[in-house]
Amino acid sequence: MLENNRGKNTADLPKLAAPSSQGVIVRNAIKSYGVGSRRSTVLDGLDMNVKKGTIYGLLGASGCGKTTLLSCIVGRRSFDSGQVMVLGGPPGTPDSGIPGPRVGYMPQELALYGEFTIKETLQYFGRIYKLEADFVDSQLDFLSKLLDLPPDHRYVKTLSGGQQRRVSFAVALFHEPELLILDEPTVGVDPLLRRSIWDHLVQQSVDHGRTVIITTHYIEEARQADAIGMMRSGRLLAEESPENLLKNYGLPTLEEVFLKLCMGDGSYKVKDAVVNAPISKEKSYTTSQNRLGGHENMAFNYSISQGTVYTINQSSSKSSENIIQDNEVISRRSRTFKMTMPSMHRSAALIHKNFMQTFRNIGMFLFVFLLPALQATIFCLAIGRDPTLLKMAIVNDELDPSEGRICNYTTDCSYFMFSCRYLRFVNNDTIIQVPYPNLSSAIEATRTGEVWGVVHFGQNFTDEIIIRQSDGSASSNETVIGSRIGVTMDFSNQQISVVLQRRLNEAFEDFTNDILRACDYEPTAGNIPVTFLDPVYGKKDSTYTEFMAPGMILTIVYFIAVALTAGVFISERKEGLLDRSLVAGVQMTEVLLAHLVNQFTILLGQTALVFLCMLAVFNIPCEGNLALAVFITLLQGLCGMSFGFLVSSICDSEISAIHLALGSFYPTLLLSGIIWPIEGMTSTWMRSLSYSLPQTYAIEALRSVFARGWSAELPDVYRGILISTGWIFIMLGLSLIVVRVRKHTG
Ligand SMILES: Nc1ncnc2c1ncn2[C@@H]1O[C@H](COP(=O)(O)OP(=O)(O)OP(=O)(O)O)[C@@H](O)[C@H]1O
Repeated sequence: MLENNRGKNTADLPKLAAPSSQGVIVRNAIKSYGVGSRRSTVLDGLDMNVKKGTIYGLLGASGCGKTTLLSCIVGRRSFDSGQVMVLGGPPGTPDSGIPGPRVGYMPQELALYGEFTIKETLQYFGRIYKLEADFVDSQLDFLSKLLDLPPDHRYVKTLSGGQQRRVSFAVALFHEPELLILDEPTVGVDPLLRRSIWDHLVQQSVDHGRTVIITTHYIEEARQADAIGMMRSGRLLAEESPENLLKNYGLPTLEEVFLKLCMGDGSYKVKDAVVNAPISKEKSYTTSQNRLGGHENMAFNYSISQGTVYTINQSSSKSSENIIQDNEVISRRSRTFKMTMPSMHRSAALIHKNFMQTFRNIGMFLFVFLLPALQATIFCLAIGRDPTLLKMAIVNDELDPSEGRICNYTTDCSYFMFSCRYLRFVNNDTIIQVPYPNLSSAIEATRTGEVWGVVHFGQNFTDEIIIRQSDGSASSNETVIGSRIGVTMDFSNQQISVVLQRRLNEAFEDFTNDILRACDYEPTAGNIPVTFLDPVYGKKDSTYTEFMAPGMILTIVYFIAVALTAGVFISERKEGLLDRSLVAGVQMTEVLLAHLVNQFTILLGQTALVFLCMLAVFNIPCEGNLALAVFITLLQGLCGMSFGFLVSSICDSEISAIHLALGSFYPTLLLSGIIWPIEGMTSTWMRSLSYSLPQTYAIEALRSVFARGWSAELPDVYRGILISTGWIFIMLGLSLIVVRVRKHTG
């Protein structure tokens, strides 16, 4: 019976087994995967007893839930309900020391980093466990011989499947843990080696009192185990020593015993099968406690940090045994949510590993490192410059066809061939003038895309301009039409037409200034009265490149950071390295911290190159404090990293991470005011949406530093800094929550 003796003194309770003498005990474990109609129960009220210092063989058909059970024992997953005690405490509590160095875990998947050598792999885990380098080296020598490992300079990715599994096995063994949890360690291993592995395990349990839980498909090799749990459909059909199993069933092999148990499951009750009489399904297995030196009515009690004390009495019925109150299950779960301070040595080990990973593939590293500067260069070269060499048809009816349409003009104060004098000021870099004999052929050329438009002068253009000037507001419509420079354009390309309009207007202003100056008038007297004086901030002729530059810098840095981090958890999870590291005692906060340090170091270099490129090479002006601009950019880089972490914690595959990261790219680009001012968004909700994005305020802040030279005391700037910082914490926090929730939902 399990009693909740919360608040009682443990000394008052009978102690039949001290917590430290316990190996692993599982009670009424229930675990399901999926939701709704897809929900399937994998562990169905499973009980398990593993005595300390013994080998426990967990046998069962593929898919019966062995791996699930082991992952709950090592604390990587949680049962939906039920209890587990490992080395005297529930996993995840200081009592059990699990996850941590007390356990050696060999998962079914490789769970090693392919780019590491065998030696580097062991050294990595050595650093995690804070082991002396000499000890790691001596263990490597010993295990290399025991497991017949290839030379330790070989990369894991170049090893055969069997060799990789042996390295994985060595990683589980080398720090000499109290509890070894081995998920099919002998797969792909030849019989001789399999035998020496088993001999080693027996020696570990007999000589050193180590506890081993091992799953295997080679049922007969489990004969060397002290106890065997035969598992089917999420329950143990039998839990007994191999000798007793063979004796009780009167069969020569464990395989046959297992077959018989399976065939009898549901129709025969296992215990009855043993004693040849039917019993109830709930108690359809025998326990091995007697053989393992335990007590038939074994009870164990343990205290948890909050002072709750339980007593479990195994002789009681399962239903009473599992009266562990929901609130206790919840309290245990909440304990695993507890944040602890990152450890220095584990963080250092992870940072070391990340840097090794980063620099191992130097070609790829250089590409990623230089990519932001490359993008910045492409941006500066491709965006924001005025289009050049645009063809415009010129139809000048002022020219005399009989004189070969030669365009002569004067530069003095003479009223002669104004059309030609005007065309002199049309910028040749922007506009290529293509003479056409008449308006209709020029318009046809515009229609067919040969030219962007037509500039037309009437036959009496100069005369009509003079009349218009002298008549002023009394000018006739005929004079107005005759004195105009008629421009018929292809307006289909907004940017090109804006440039053409601007250039043609500027040319007219230059033309009038020129004549007025030649005639000793005030040159600007002919300009329109609206006059733009010296700007408070910025330049009158600032380019679109300069407008976009702050947004581009932040976008480049933000998204390169997203790209760098969006896959980190996924690849670590895929390789299984993350799981293995977590079982070794690494915490998610440490994993996150190590990646942050790693990526942030790279980000520092990338940001420096982007600024160098934009400011020094392409002369984008930065009026404000450069350090402040760099600081805002780095914050956005961190923001991108945090978003990347969130993506990689949410997604299961690289493909879905890419979809999510790419999916966020355009909305961010379009809504954050990078390409177009937010003031151009007419709807209020659109603006609110824009300001709710992580980049919008930061871009405004950087633009203010760049163009206005503002400092961090001004709201536009400090708002950007504060909001970026807030986003970093929100996204990092969410990543940790998602990782932990995923762990609990399996
Ligand atoms: N994350 C998951 N989500 C949904 N179903 C899962 C998940 N992990 C395992 N399962 C399912 O749970 C069942 C038990 O899986 P588990 O890996 O525990 O079996 P196993 O006994 O270790 O099998 P094997 O011997 O083949 O490794 C299987 O049907 C499996 O498909």
